[in-house]
Amino acid sequence: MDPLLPDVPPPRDSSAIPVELQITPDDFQFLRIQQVIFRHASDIPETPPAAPFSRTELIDLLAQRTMADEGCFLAEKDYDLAEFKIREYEPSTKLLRDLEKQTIREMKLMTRHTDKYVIVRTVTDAKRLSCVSTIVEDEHGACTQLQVYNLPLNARLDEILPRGGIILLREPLYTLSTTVVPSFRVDHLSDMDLLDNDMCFVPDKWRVERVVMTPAKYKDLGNNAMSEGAVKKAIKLYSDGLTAIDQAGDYDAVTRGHKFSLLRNRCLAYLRTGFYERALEDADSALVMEPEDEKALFRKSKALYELHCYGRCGNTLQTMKALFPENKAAEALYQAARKRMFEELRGDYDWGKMVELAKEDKPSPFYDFADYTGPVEVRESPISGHGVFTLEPVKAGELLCVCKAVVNCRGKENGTVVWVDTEPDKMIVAQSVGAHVGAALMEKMRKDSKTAKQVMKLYSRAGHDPHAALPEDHEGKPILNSFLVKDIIRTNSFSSQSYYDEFPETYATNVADFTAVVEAQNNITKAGDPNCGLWIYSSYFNHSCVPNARRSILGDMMIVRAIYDTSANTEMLISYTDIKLDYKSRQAMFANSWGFECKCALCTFESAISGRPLRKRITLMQELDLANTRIGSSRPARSDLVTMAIKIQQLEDFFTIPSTVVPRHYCSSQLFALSAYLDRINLQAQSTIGLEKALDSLGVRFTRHPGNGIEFQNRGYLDADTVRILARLAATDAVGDTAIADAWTAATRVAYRVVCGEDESFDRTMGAFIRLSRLTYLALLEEPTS
Ligand SMILES: C[S@@+](CC[C@H](N)C(=O)[O-])C[C@H]1O[C@@H](n2cnc3c(N)ncnc32)[C@H](O)[C@@H]1O
Repeated sequence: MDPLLPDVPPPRDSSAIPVELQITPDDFQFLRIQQVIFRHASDIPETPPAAPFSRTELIDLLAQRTMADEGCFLAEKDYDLAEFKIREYEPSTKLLRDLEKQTIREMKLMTRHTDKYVIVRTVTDAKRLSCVSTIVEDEHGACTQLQVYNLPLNARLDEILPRGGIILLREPLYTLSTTVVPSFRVDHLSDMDLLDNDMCFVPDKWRVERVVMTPAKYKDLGNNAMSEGAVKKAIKLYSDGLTAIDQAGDYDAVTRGHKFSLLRNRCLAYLRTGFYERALEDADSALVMEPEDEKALFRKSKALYELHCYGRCGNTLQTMKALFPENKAAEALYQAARKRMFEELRGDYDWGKMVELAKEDKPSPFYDFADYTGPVEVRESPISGHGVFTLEPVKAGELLCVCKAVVNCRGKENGTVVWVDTEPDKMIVAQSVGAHVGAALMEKMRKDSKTAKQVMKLYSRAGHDPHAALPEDHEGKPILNSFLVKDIIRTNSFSSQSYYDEFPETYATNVADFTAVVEAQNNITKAGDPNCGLWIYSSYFNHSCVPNARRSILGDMMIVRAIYDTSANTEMLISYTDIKLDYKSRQAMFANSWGFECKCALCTFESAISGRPLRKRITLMQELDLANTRIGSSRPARSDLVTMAIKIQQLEDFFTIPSTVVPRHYCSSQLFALSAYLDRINLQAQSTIGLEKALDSLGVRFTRHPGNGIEFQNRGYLDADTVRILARLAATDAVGDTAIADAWTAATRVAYRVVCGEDESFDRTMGAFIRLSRLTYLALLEEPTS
């Protein structure tokens, strides 16, 4: 997960990578207990302690427990979640009839009770700390704790674990909690069911008589529940009504009418809870009975829209518009579906709107945009597993894909997590963002089987079979292995900010000294918590430190564009990390977080430099960094600049590969700085040469045609540095030759599009900055030199 301390703003688009923590001696003691619990199971008695906690003690312990007790305060920082690595286990997939009933007294500690089930009743309200805990009893009065992991933050605990609720636990894991209380531990939510208290296998002493009601009564009670916002309860009542009708067999016209209403109303309830596939099924069943019903048609369209089936949604709405031309909601949804189809088919987005939403840091539902896949497809990759390949030649800046996040947790929903891996001889304690992404994703997957299947096809370090069929529970919901889903997230998630201002200097009013402007941007605090999310299509891109594609984030949307003009059948590679990090740091990150060694052209080149040449290279870089610090905002001496130029050239000489193949980012940034210093001492012609050389280091090759613009033989590597260099040339090069200035501006726009994901904002940001810089530059040229 993310390499960020919680109080450090994240670099844009950094993938989620954990950072190891320095823990205090107290923390260490706490973690030793976990080590005993999770790894040295043989040290723990097999049965609960001789004097197990009484019901009152269990209730008191839970009431008093804090987040810190559960490990959420480590290394003097508070976390939203503590995850202790435990031995992974599979979710139960067996039928209940194949399992044997057991009681709490029969439970063995540190044991998964395969082929068994228990039925318990909660005796307290559920409490959420690092996980959700409650105290339960069995029919014989024995008490213990129940801990449920991976419940999403928005879960209604009073509906999932209500006080007095009867719970069935399949193949339960009985273990010690992090606070050393004997507990049932549920990691896979399908291992736990809340039972109706009139079900046949509820213990006699808890079972109540089934109350048989009329379909009309079920419907009325369901409608009441809906109006009180108890949607889950409403779904249950509508479903019971439908079951009662089906069990009664033949029905008359009145009952038929009730069946229709129950289906149509349950469809609405499913829409409200995000079970869109089920909503669609109910709408379709209702429409078989009444093909021209206005509400059923609209609900079907809504379900199709939410399932991103925009074509079918549009068709249903066309039928509806013909039947009910006055229905304004249908017209609005039809127009929205049309827009989504254009986005899906042509990549035709309202980028301005996307930028505005992202700047306002709107939550997920506001990003109502479709996915787009450009001239690329997923194929087997010679690098690793699958990758994304071009189907035809693509141009630099061309859109490869736009993906909406499956989940994208923001702020508190995202949260920081401390990961503790208490292996016997090592203790890894790491922190990152994305505490609740796993739970949010699993909730989405349980509701939407298409998403569940797409996620399970992604790569995991566990090496699961992506083609294996996903098992389903008795309600048809997918059975998810929470450990595997979290592994998939760790390998494929990205962290970002909703909006990240790449070029804050464009808001500067004084653009005379361009190094000062560039430096000013470093002082602008990038506000906002990092987000952490999962995007399906983007997850198929493999990594390179010399990427030919780049991702950007606008709110919930991930945009990937080509960096270079690229031929057909080329694998498009993005960078998983900051490619300006040194070789060793990059490789350590790849090894720890993704489990691979990068063998791209840059890594191959850098891995070959060692010994004296490596030391010389590092010394040169350190000397150049020092020179920059010394010059700062002062007027540099010419001799200093000559020395700088020589050192940059010496660094360039290390490269045996042309910059068109491996861009020289460090050299380019030094040349950019040098050119600014030359500008500062009024050596404008030399400054322009510096900018040209800075471009050359990024692989840009061009020829000027005075009066006719610029011919680019190679557009080079396009990133934020390229944008800045091109923008400076657009403002200062070939004064009076508008064709050349316009060509530089057009090239800046392409690079800006790659970096920001869009260029609709260009004219009012970087474009305006170029125009202002040009005016300032002309004014400076006209000033008599002192
Ligand atoms: C986000 S997935 C990329 C898609 C993946 N190749 C697939 O088959 O779905 C990340 C994983 O791909 C592999 N990978 C990505 N870039 C790689 C590279 N340059 N060299 C080796 N393996 C790489 C690693 O196993 C990494 O954990």
